[in-house]
Amino acid sequence: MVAETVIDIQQLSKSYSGHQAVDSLSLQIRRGEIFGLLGPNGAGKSTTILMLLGLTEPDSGNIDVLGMNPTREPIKVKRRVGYLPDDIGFYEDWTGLENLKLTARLNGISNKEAHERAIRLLAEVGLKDAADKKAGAYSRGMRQRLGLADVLIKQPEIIILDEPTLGIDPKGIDELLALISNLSREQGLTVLLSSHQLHQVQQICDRVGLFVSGKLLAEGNLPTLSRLLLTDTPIVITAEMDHVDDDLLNRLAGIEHVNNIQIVNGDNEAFRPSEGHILLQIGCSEDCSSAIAKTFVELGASLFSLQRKQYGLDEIYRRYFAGGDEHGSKRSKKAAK
Ligand SMILES: Nc1ncnc2c1ncn2[C@@H]1O[C@H](COP(=O)(O)OP(=O)(O)OP(=O)(O)O)[C@@H](O)[C@H]1O
Repeated sequence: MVAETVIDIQQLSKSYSGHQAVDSLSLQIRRGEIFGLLGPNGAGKSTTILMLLGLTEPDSGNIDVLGMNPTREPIKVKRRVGYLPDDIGFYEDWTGLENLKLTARLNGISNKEAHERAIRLLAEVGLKDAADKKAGAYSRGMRQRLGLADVLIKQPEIIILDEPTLGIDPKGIDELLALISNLSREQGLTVLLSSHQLHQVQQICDRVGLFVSGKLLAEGNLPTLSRLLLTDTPIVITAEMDHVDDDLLNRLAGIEHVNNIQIVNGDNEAFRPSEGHILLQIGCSEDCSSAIAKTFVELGASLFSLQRKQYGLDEIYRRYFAGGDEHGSKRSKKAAK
């Protein structure tokens, strides 16, 4: 069963002094999803978030958040949607527990309930032992955990996190991402995570939207993005051998779905072959590794390894935005034929 749509954005646009910050954005997000808003600085992610929360008004288009219009009903939206900005403010002289209880009370939660929820959440985000420590003495990672607890205390259905891992060390990042992922899985929470950290988004998001210059370039899960953005070669098969000849290259190039073949030089860090070996990088539109393996066997090629590689999000992003990752000599299918 397909989960209900909790955020529905249609043809949303917003400009600042003639500069188009968000341009005809359409996007649907389903309940329980972890959706990544990914894009470089200035791509329009924060502006989109602000419009979702009713904190800034769109020039045109429609937004529906849990059946509400954020521009007309910002308070109602705020009640059911939690927002963690990239640097949340706390009362620095107050303890983590006191800060959480204050947020709870501001959200109309009784004292008793506020205390119980705060204690439970502090434990959930791994701050049980720091509950009575002043927020001003928390590390950046601890502040973000406290921020997460602060967002969750009103029991929202959707949480929006703007660059939640900024300034946290790698271990802290992994822990925070795991926490967000568990919360979503266990409580069916919908999570919108804005980031320009590709591998982080890749680590926990079910789907990703790639933003650039206010436009949503593509959205989907990793295989979908691979198909959309790397239409010619979303799959790369690497073969390590001690020599290649034209006969082999021609036969490989003739296989259906093989779109290009590169003989990789030793200076390619990512695919460096062993000393004395040659690496072939075979770009395919669909997985045709069995036909490739069969060709090697038929020609009696001395093969040391054969690996299938699906592009990761960072490679998709790099290849797409940087305009290619060509290394070594490239042999197009046409040329090889
Ligand atoms: N209040 C504002 N006034 C004028 N221009 C703005 C304002 N807010 C954003 N912009 C511009 O709109 C564009 C989109 O900015 P936005 O902050 O939404 O991007 P972003 O993807 O969130 O980037 P970042 O990760 O750096 O926050 C940028 O060119 C930015 O300079």
